[in-house]
Amino acid sequence: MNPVLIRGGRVVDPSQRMDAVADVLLVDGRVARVGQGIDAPEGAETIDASGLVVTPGLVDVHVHLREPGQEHKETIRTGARAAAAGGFTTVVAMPNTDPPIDDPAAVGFVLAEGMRSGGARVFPTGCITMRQQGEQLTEFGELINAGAVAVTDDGKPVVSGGMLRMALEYALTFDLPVAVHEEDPTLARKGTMNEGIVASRLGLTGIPNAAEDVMIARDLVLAELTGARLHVQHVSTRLGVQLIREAKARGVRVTAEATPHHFTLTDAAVEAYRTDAKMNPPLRSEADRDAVRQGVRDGTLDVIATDHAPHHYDEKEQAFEDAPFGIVGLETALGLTYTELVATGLIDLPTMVERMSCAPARAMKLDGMGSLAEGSLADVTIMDVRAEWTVNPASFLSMSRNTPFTGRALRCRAVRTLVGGRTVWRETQAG
Ligand SMILES: NC(=O)N[C@@H](CC(=O)O)C(=O)O
Ligand SMILES: [Zn+2]
Ligand SMILES: [Zn+2]
Repeated sequence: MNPVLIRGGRVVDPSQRMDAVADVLLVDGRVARVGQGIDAPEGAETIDASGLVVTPGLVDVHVHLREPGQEHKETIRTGARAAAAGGFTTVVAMPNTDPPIDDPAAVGFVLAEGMRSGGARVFPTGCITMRQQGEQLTEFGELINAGAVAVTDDGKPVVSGGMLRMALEYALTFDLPVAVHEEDPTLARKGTMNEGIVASRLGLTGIPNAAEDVMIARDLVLAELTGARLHVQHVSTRLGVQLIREAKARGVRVTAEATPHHFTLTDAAVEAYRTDAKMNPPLRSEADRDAVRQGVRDGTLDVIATDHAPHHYDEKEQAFEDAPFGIVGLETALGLTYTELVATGLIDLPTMVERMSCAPARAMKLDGMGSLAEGSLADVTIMDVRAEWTVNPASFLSMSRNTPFTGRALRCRAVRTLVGGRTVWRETQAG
């Protein structure tokens, strides 16, 4: 593979506290040098990045790739390519497939398919409990040896506190992150949207904030008790953010996600029974949305993750109560984050890169990712922060189109994505 020289871009790399116009030289799949006026080595491909922003490749630690079992929604290949189109060089795949990823062979399958995808790198996770049934722990050591970077029962909570305590203690022996979907099913009942005035008007059963809050509180206590690494997924509530903030202040080892939809929308988006605004946890109140934004700003929510949850058109066409939870996110996350948080002045560009690349790589202990320091993997996102575009699901590389952001005007998009020094996505003139 020829060396690649990315010339004259604004290099934003919070891992080195760097924000300056510079060149980036990639050799043999690694970052060889970052600096001013680097000469192109023999045979190098040169990319003109003047006027563009060059960052360590974006990392999404929460995506659903649906393979095996639901390949009509997404495959590992299409998901990894959609990720690359969204500027992501690495994604972490959730194990709630059919069957769930709960043994080393299944983990190995996801890893191998990811390597063949020609898109973003794909790192598997394994279930916390066999078949995600909450009764028997999986073999964490074997899952790790097969390539799992974390364990999670995402899609479902770990209902038993005793079971999660055991999982955390077991995970601690490997320093393995345990990612949790926070929902008390006895409080969420059969709810389909946020509990509140919109749900009352629509006649839909609500999911109260408390369903999430009590589980976040419980799991922070258990993380403190065990000393294990807890990763709280898709935080949507005001109190949830506050509990995590306080736990971090006490020194609990916790990382936490904010999704673009939870910091952008409220449950008002569900009006008219729009199933493309149905997800779990649900869109909540303005106070909750604002708290999620503040959490991203102050780093309580250190990771922005999409929870990319593709579903087929026919399934989302059902009555609101029957439609599945979840929306796609890989191809809108960068634009939404820039438009909602950076363009509004809430956070600056380096903080965006920190939350979308450096921090997620650290949370999942992804070596060589989330940084352009010399010797890091040559995973690079080149973005045009001035680009103005409109969300058009028909142009998604994802197999699914279930997004509440259709027609939304956004700023900033990835124009080129490199993984290991190889261009895996490039915006064409026509696109
Ligand atoms: N977020 C969702 O609404 N849906 C996810 C499951 C999950 O992340 O809990 C899915 O797998 O479809
Ligand atoms: Zn979840
Ligand atoms: Zn999820």
